[in-house]
Amino acid sequence: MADLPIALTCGEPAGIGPELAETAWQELRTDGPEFFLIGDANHLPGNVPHKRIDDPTEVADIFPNALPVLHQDFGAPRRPGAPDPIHAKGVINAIERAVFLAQSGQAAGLCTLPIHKKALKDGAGFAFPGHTEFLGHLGNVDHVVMMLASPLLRVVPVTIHIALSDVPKALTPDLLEDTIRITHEGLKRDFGLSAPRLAIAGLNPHAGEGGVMGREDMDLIAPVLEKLTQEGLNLRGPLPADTMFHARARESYDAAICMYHDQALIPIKALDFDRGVNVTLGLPFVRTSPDHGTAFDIAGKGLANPASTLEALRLAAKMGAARKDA
Ligand SMILES: NC(=O)c1ccc[n+]([C@@H]2O[C@H](COP(=O)([O-])OP(=O)(O)OC[C@H]3O[C@@H](n4cnc5c(N)ncnc54)[C@H](O)[C@@H]3O)[C@@H](O)[C@H]2O)c1
Ligand SMILES: N[C@H](C(=O)O)[C@H](O)COP(=O)(O)O
Repeated sequence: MADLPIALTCGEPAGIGPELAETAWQELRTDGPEFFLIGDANHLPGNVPHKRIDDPTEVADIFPNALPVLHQDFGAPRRPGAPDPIHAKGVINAIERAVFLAQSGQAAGLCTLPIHKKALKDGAGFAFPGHTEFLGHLGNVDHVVMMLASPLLRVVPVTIHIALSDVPKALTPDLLEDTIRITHEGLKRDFGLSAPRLAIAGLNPHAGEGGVMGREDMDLIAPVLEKLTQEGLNLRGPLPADTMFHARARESYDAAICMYHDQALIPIKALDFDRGVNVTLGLPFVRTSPDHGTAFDIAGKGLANPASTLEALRLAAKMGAARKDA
């Protein structure tokens, strides 16, 4: 059976999503992976041929010649750089439809173009801080894990979209343990690593330096690592975060588990912004995304680099194929 196409959700219409859908199709039309956009063809800049579809089964015939579009209504035109809360329901609905298509075996998985969380909250009372948490809800999963992956580095934030001041109290042994287990399983299942090596960052400067600069490293992180190491997981830490991302250090692990959003995302976006892919681990379906946001400052100007979106589509196809064969 031929591989199923990937559902690409349009994300925030005022951002660079629509133009990325077009450039991604131009790049992939001959060699794939095949995908279809869930969005409004009227929001496309109009530089490439596109064709409306009713069903993902039509994608294979259309893809070499036109970008297939499964229509999503947004109720208003797009103004690049100016998010409109009126689009919020359409943005959310596109994600819900992609999940349905992946879960019902009509799509290999989903690749999501960036959303603007505030517009979704203002326009539709969106109660989730990002795709990751929303997809966990749609997939009926209590705990999902955000991983950003590039050929140079993989990182996982244990706490995700919360204020920095809330991190210490959100960081619990259970959360850390679950995150490590889900990451370990995800690297085996989706990245083909039979015995993943994980490096775990401390929370505090110098990983607390023996309690002189904070105690979470020794009181909370170390005991969890000890327990999981005894079970046979290959873990190292808590490590001082400032010295675990240089080139030689990165050779010693397959993924870095970090305690908060920016501890994880700054190193990967600094090292490899163009090739980073955001993957959600622990879901019953495949989800990837480019690592960047809506880039309102360049939306509609033809400046958006499609590399991360291309990597995200390729990784979704690879993960979908691996899960099909498992
Ligand atoms: N997956 C997602 O849905 C996702 C991911 C990250 C950020 N966001 C959202 O995006 C919005 C803007 O976030 P931000 O400004 O922090 O980050 P951003 O990634 O949108 O932009 C940061 C800088 O990088 C540039 N840039 C981003 N993508 C680019 C590309 N493909 N090609 C060329 N230049 C690119 C932008 O022009 C900007 O100068 C926020 O609402 C944020 O929540 C969404
Ligand atoms: N935290 C992500 C980043 O900064 O790249 C981003 O906000 C995307 O998160 P979701 O995939 O949960 O929307």
